[in-house]
Amino acid sequence: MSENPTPLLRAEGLVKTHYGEGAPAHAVRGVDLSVAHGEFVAVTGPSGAGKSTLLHLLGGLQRPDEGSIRLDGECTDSYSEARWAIERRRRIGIVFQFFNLVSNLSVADNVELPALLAGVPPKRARAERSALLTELGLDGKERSMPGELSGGEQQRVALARALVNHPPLLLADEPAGSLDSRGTREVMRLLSRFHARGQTILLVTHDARLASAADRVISFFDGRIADDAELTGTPSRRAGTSGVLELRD
Ligand SMILES: Nc1ncnc2c1ncn2[C@@H]1O[C@H](COP(=O)(O)OP(=O)(O)OP(=O)(O)O)[C@@H](O)[C@H]1O
Repeated sequence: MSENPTPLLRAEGLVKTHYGEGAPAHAVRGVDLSVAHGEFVAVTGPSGAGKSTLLHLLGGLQRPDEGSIRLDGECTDSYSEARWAIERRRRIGIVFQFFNLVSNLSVADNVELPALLAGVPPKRARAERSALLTELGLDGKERSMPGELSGGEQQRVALARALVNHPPLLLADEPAGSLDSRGTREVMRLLSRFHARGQTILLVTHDARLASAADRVISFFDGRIADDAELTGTPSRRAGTSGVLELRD
């Protein structure tokens, strides 16, 4: 873990209620949370607990009704939508359960897009894309369209896209939620590998076995943090001898 004493992410008093057709859903009911540079934090809990809403708040995809969020010490309360979009390009990579790739862009273009939007010169964007796709085992897929890839491959493209600008923070919302066990193992192994190199990760998952890849697990229940525990031992030991095994390389 980094020695930088300022948390990379600090949320205080977050509250979010969704107003839909039926009764209001009190998704996040008062959350205080700090994530240090270099931490791998899993937020786990049952369906409907409010995990995705929390992740959306932390990434500026939704606005809290109450509370505030600091990114590396900087208060985001007055950020406009446009400013959040810029910050997400530079400082927060996000991967989702259903990849959210641009279906009519090639793999290469999907990965380069956030770099180009962030003003990275095309030559450097190409080099970053190429290095990441190699790292993620996707050499030879540059010209493929997302629909031509397996779910696991699409999620690796989404991971490359999320990391192309070297954001300090990676948010992952059920990144293995639509993958088979092989794809799940791949994605979790990659998250662990990037974390080992210093990537700060906040992973939302309902799967306690996947959460065991993290070094800290927050149990979320009914919009609140019910437990917040540092894990000890190696992730593969914690995962036991069945299920998602040997998450680390
Ligand atoms: N856009 C929305 N409009 C209305 N209600 C919503 C909206 N998004 C979430 N909710 C409700 O807020 C609550 C928390 O949902 P959320 O998706 O954050 O939980 P979750 O823990 O991520 O669940 P899951 O594991 O099933 O994805 C649920 O009751 C959900 O139905």
